[in-house]
Amino acid sequence: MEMYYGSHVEADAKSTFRLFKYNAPPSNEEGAVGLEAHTDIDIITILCQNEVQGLEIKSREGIWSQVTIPKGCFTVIVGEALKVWSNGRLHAVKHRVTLSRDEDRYSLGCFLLPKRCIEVPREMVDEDHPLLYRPFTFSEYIFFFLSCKDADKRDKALELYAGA
Ligand SMILES: O=C(O)CCC(=O)C(=O)O
Ligand SMILES: [Fe+2]
Repeated sequence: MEMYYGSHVEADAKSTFRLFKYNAPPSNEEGAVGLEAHTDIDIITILCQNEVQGLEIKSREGIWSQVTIPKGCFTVIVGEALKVWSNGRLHAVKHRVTLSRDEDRYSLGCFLLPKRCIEVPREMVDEDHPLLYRPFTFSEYIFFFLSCKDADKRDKALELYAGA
């Protein structure tokens, strides 16, 4: 993958930052959902947060577990674009934020997005890993993804849109 870094990331990706503030839930709403379950559609997301935990990830078996992020550490999340580049080897984990402390939660996210076309590199395709995705323009996929109002459809958006 290293040989693609210059052409795919340095020359053809852009990053955006977003600061989130999650208001502390009322005391009778322990476990309130702060951010609905989703997968990130970018290449990679890097998150840092204050000391209020809340990020949860879903296992392939469907079990949610809280991630405890040590103070001063970053969280790195694989997005769907990187899943495509790895031809499905890397998993874009489903995650969400729940709130259970009487303290506001802050997180800062850096999202790395492809600018143009994404295509599985030929080195990622072999007998054991048949091609999973056709080449597609990332901005057009975003439109499709956003048009999926139904949560089930949104979960399968990548496969529906770009599945080979
Ligand atoms: O606030 C967080 O820790 C998670 C944010 C997130 O998952 C996202 O913006 O995609
Ligand atoms: Fe996310």
